[in-house]
Amino acid sequence: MLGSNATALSIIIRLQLTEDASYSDVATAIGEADGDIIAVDVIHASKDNVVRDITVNVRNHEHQVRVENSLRKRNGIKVINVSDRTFLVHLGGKIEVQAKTPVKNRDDLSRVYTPGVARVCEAIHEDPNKAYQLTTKRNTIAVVTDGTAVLGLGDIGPEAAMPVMEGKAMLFKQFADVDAFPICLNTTDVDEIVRTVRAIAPGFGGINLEDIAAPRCFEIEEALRRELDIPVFHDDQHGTAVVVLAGIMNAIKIVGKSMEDLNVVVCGIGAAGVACSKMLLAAGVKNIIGVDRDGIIERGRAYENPMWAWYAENTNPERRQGDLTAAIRGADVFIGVSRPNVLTVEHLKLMASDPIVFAMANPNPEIEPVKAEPYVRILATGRSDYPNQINNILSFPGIFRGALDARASDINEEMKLAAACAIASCVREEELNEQYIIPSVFNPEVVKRVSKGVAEAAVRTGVSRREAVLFK
Ligand SMILES: NC(=O)c1ccc[n+]([C@@H]2O[C@H](COP(=O)([O-])OP(=O)(O)OC[C@H]3O[C@@H](n4cnc5c(N)ncnc54)[C@H](O)[C@@H]3O)[C@@H](O)[C@H]2O)c1
Ligand SMILES: O=C(O)C[C@H](O)C(=O)O
Ligand SMILES: [Mg+2]
Repeated sequence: MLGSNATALSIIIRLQLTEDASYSDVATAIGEADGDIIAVDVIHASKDNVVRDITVNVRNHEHQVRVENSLRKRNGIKVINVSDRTFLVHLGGKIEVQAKTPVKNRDDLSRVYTPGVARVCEAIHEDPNKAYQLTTKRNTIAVVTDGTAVLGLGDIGPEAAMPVMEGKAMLFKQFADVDAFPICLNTTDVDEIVRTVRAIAPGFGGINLEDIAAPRCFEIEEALRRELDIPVFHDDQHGTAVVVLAGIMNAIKIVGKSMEDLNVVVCGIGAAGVACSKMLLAAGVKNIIGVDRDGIIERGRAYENPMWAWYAENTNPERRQGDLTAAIRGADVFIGVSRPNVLTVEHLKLMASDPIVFAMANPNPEIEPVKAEPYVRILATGRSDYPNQINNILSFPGIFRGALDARASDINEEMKLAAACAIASCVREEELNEQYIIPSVFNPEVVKRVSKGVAEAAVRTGVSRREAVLFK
């Protein structure tokens, strides 16, 4: 099994050396800690102090700390900063805006800008639909967050959410050629978020809501879907649910079970948990038990959270009560969209034969894969360093590609179902096995099939405003 600890890290250590220390002290300190120096740069030099960047290969984070400590112990050496390659790729952010045509002279200038641009503005003023032909609207979406449920890190605020939103924008571009802008809002007020997104909507062909905590995410999405004529899609709900359904479709082929007979436990009844449950119910699953931090969502109990009230009426037909242990007894499938380390080996031992476990909390799953593996038939996580990556990255690029191609006004249930079937179909029957239930995110068929399925479903269900898409 792969593990991130096995990966060598290349770190850059910025040091300040006073006259008490020389480069050879640095080399010795790093050598004593078994670090491997790859490159040395001088950043600043004066008579009594030199600043150098030393690039060092280390085995893992613990080894990195050992190298740092060895340097810190030496007289005359001050460690100013340590960056690893992950931090380095984030320097200055991960995306930029590029012009499609150069502006080389006054003639160019008068076309792309004033006075030429004015005629284009007037044309759009006369017919606002022309924004789709004459601006970036047709290929551009906003990735909007309030930073309240960033990965499994929780409410870390809008600035800290930026790296994830930039990452989503990168993936939209690379995988589906969709231009996406990260928009991180400094408010968690439902009405203010709705007002703000409504106000910026004219420039966008779609809105991808991201990492907004439940239950506010449900209200925000519902209001925006009602009010806007462009698709609004909460990725953590539907992007995840689509990939989970695709994974379950393929997993049950391996274990020979049917949707109707599955006993499913969903852990974490937030954005992702509710959407996964709804999609599985729509696909024919009858017995789902939801568990959140206070235990099972009980049928018939009154909940203040309107989504939990809905959940209590539509799941848990056996009326189970108690904690995860009570829920998981006899379960065929565990779907984790909660927090790290909530699932134990003892829980796994209570499951039915051939357990299917999707432990999808990011960045650390509900159970460490190496612990779970001996006790499950099929294991999937949200991470890219293990087999079976169940991550919404498999769905959101293709879903928006298809929706934009169809100039859809919405992303509806049929479009999501088409996306799930398209993802599942990328693994051929003869390829299917326990370690391969879901295609790689790098499989080019995924976006192709998902976008086609989604665009066709948009036309079929009457939400497309561009039927020619079918003849592409
Ligand atoms: N792999 C993927 O594609 C993917 C997609 C979406 C979300 N996720 C992960 O799923 C998790 C939840 O995301 P979300 O957007 O639904 O967040 P959310 O904040 O809307 O929901 C999280 C839910 O988990 C519950 N929870 C917390 N601790 C728990 C515990 N010990 N036991 C049971 N429930 C507990 C919370 O009360 C909340 O209801 C995060 O870790 C996120 O990274 C993964
Ligand atoms: O960002 C991811 O990797 C998946 C998902 O959107 C999450 O919030 O965890
Ligand atoms: Mg997310």
